[in-house]
Amino acid sequence: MNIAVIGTGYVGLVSGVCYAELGNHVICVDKEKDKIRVLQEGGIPIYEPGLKQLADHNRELGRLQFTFDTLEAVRQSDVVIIAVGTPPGPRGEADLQYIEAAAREIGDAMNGYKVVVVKSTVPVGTNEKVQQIVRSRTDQVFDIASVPEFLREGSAVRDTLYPDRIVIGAESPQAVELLKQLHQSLTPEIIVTDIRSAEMIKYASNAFLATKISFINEIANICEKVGADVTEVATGMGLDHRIGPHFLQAGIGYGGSCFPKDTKALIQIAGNADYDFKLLKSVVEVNRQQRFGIIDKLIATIGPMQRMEGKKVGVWGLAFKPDTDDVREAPALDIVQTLIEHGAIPKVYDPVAMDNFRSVLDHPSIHWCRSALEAAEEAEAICLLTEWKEFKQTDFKAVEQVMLRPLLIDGRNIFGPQHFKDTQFLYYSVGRPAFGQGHGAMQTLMG
Ligand SMILES: NC(=O)C1=CN([C@@H]2O[C@H](COP(=O)(O)OP(=O)(O)OC[C@H]3O[C@@H](n4cnc5c(N)ncnc54)[C@H](O)[C@@H]3O)[C@@H](O)[C@H]2O)C=CC1
Ligand SMILES: O=C(O)[C@H]1O[C@H](OP(=O)(O)OP(=O)(O)OC[C@H]2O[C@@H](n3ccc(=O)[nH]c3=O)[C@H](O)[C@@H]2O)[C@H](O)[C@@H](O)[C@@H]1O
Repeated sequence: MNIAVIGTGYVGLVSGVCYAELGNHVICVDKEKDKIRVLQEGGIPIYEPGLKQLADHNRELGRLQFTFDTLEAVRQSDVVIIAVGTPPGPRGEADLQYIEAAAREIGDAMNGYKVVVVKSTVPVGTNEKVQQIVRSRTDQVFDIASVPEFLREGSAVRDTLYPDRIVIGAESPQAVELLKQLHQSLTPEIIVTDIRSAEMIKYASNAFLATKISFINEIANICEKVGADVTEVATGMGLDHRIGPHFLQAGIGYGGSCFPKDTKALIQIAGNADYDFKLLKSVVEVNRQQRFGIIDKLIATIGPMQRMEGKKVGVWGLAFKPDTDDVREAPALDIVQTLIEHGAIPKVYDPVAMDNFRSVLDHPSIHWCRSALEAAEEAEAICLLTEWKEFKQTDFKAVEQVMLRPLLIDGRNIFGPQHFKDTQFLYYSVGRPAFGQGHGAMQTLMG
């Protein structure tokens, strides 16, 4: 099949590469000329494990091309996939300007029957808008379909090639047939539904996953107060098949380009339909607060924030999750900002997200470190904010030697007592008992 992907961001690039891997001829389009130039020269503008190898393989086979010429890409295609951004507007609603612009460009380029697929996450009714825009600019016959994307950053290639399900929202049998054919080798779980339900499946899925995270984070907060261990609680809950083990990792809350944006957008969608989505509003509020638990623990151990002036705090991990360089809505942004506001000196280190972080939050107080050990040097505490694999292999005896005070506040619950054997470390995590010398300091926090 000939496929044009409009928007070569995260989703457009990963799905374009994967559609090529399935044997299709794919042309990825983007407005950002620098991005397209990097891709044309064989580079990959995002950090995503496995993506470069797969892209190189398909480039070599001539099945994958990159251009900023929408007209030509659309003309050569049977299926046109819209994968442009839908960022939050001022009230949290999805900003559809890029979707509408893409629809206009597709309408102007139509030269025969095509299926126009919306892969971006869009509010219910948007596909119909896209249909109207395209129809207003061409007499050619076309169909519209919603095929939402469920990939996760950091495991995007695997998620795309081995999805749990494919959702196809379409009315026309011809479009359904074409899209089933396109996805049939990926999974037998292909759900065909109406367009509005497909649009809602995407938001409901993200909102539910976000709810699971905020739920377990509240359980973790209670565990801290009553002396239980949230990882044990999550294991015990997760073995119930009706609950399942996934997305029950307590920590400093969710970040990223989608959960924060999509939960707020669904609250708006509900509000526009005169429905007050109380549960989801609480999920968002719990998540907003959760990251500051790290700061509360710093205060409980080091002392009030006014005593942070001039003190060095190591920050391990800046990305919103491991295996990505994405820092959009990363809890690290608020935590580092709060440290700066209180006069502390954040010594930050992330294996891949340093440049992206610096482009969003650059401040003379921040020390940019080249290793986890360097970030620990002369620090009063280390805050672990992203569970990168390299942090899991830390030699805490070596770290203890360089710190002013051996204190670790783990925002992702990745360590246990065995990691700190023969050290003086004080260790605090989220929803688990603290341990180490003198953790009585924590009693005030735990109530
Ligand atoms: N990032 C993720 O992990 C996931 C994102 N999504 C959804 O997919 C959509 C895209 O997300 P991302 O890929 O993260 O966005 P992004 O912001 O990384 O990329 C969007 C790209 O579209 C380009 N663009 C905008 N208008 C264009 C036009 N008219 N023609 C050509 N290119 C144009 C931009 O230059 C940009 O490169 C969003 O709706 C998002 O919610 C869905 C699942 C996963
Ligand atoms: O619509 C989207 O963009 C995507 O959003 C999420 O994917 P992503 O944001 O890439 O990453 P996740 O693995 O879901 O993690 C999101 C955040 O939740 C946090 N998280 C996740 C799981 C958990 O148990 N606890 C937890 O705090 C992570 O640290 C991270 O900050 C969804 O998992 C994807 O299915 C969806 O396609």
